[in-house]
Amino acid sequence: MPYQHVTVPEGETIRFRDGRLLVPHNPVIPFIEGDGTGPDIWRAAVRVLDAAVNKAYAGRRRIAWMEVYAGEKAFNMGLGWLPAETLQAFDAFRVGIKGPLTTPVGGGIRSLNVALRQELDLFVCLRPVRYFEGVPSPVKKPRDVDIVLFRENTEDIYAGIEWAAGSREAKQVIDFLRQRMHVTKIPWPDSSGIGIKPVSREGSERLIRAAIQYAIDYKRRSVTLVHKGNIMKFTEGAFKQWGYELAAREFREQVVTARESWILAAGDEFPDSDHARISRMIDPGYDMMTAEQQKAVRDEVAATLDTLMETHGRGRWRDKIMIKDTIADIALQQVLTRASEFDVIATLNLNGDYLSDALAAQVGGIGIAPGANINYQTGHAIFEATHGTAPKYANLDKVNPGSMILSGALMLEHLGWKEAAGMIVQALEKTISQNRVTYDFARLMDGAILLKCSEFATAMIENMN
Ligand SMILES: NC(=O)C1=CN([C@@H]2O[C@H](COP(=O)(O)OP(=O)(O)OC[C@H]3O[C@@H](n4cnc5c(N)ncnc54)[C@H](OP(=O)(O)O)[C@@H]3O)[C@@H](O)[C@H]2O)C=CC1
Ligand SMILES: O=C(O)CCC(=O)C(=O)O
Ligand SMILES: [Mg+2]
Repeated sequence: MPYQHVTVPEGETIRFRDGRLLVPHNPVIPFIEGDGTGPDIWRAAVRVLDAAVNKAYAGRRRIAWMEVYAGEKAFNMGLGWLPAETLQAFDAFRVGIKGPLTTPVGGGIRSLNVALRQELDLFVCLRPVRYFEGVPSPVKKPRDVDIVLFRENTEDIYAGIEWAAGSREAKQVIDFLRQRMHVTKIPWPDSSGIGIKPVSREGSERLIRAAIQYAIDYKRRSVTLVHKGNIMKFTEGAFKQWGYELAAREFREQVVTARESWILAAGDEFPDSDHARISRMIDPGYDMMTAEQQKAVRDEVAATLDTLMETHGRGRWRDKIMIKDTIADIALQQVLTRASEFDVIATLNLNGDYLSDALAAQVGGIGIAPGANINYQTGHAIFEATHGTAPKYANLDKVNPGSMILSGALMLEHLGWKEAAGMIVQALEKTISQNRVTYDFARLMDGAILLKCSEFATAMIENMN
């Protein structure tokens, strides 16, 4: 289908074969400028990306940018909020980038950002959070933060299945729950809005599989499943359970779970111990358990020693990727107080949204937090900053373009253009080390040289070598 409002530039299409992207020297890459501060940061970022690609490959590679429309710009052009041809372009050209888009609170349109992820089935929201030298941080050990967040991107409460209090639909669902499902715990049925949280085995598994594969590919130490499974047993609790099962089923050689590691460590240290003794060591409440529960723990110990001693015993479990889990509320504290214990995190949509902004604060804030939405099965990806439109700063040429620029660097990495990506990270660190920063960093630093958004991009380009 030809495009009506999009001009396709001269360039070639990125393709995907046998699980790999085939990237030409002049790929066409669709971009959405974004709302609010989107145009400011996009203008700055695109200069940095072009400069890095040009410099890294001496002009032999070049991105053919193709503007596609969404949000306020599309609406003002009379195209609606998310034109079909925008989705078509991201689908056809496979890899794209976007600025933030506004979502009204409490009514109006649903999130276009979420819609793009769902429509294109970009099931991983990848948000790496690491410290860059010189960045002001509110914590004592920001260097301990090197966490790669895998956030499920297509289900959970973000599926948008909700009805307003007092609506006919909310009433129907509440009546169904009370009359047919015998639910008694809706204290104010007449004034309750209703939201539904779907979490599937398939959706959880593909996210967790991608996180573990990433940990293997990038030689990371652990994958932590963050969930609120103590309260939401059949959604968040199931996510955890499916994660452990998947790890053992598909990655047995490469992983060890936290519990297995305790059993193997005990088995290594006390090879002649009986299973009850090891059970007491790994489960301090063992003596208070029922006979049936005790037997289950002893069986687990026996099975782990039987099946894993050969491959994972005698300390070999230490070289495996540790699969562990943490409940979401304490995870939010521990990423602050014990950041070095977290490496790759896999979590559901809402937890991941909260965690990514909280983590960003430790390494300088949301102005420098990149992200990507990826379908690893098809190679489709849209890169975007973690932050939103920051509308109060729109058109002031003020905000930090760092998140957008680093999202672009992530995109270059995804394309395999690692030299250009590396050049961007190095230029960012050099610029910050010269105390040349935008307002968000300047207000936390002594002796900062305050730069506008566009000036920060120019400084980065000067610092590229
Ligand atoms: N993926 C997306 O497109 C996203 C879109 N949104 C949407 O954005 C809109 C605004 O959301 P809001 O909750 O205000 O969150 P924002 O992330 O837009 O802004 C919150 C605050 O974060 C700081 N900030 C944001 N971007 C930057 C930057 N580039 N440089 C420096 N500081 C920055 C500013 O802090 P300070 O005031 O301290 O200077 C700003 O006031 C909403 O409609 C929301 O739905 C939100 C998140 C993601
Ligand atoms: O879509 C939105 O408006 C907000 C999304 C968001 O906060 C996020 O993806 O981090
Ligand atoms: Mg968010």
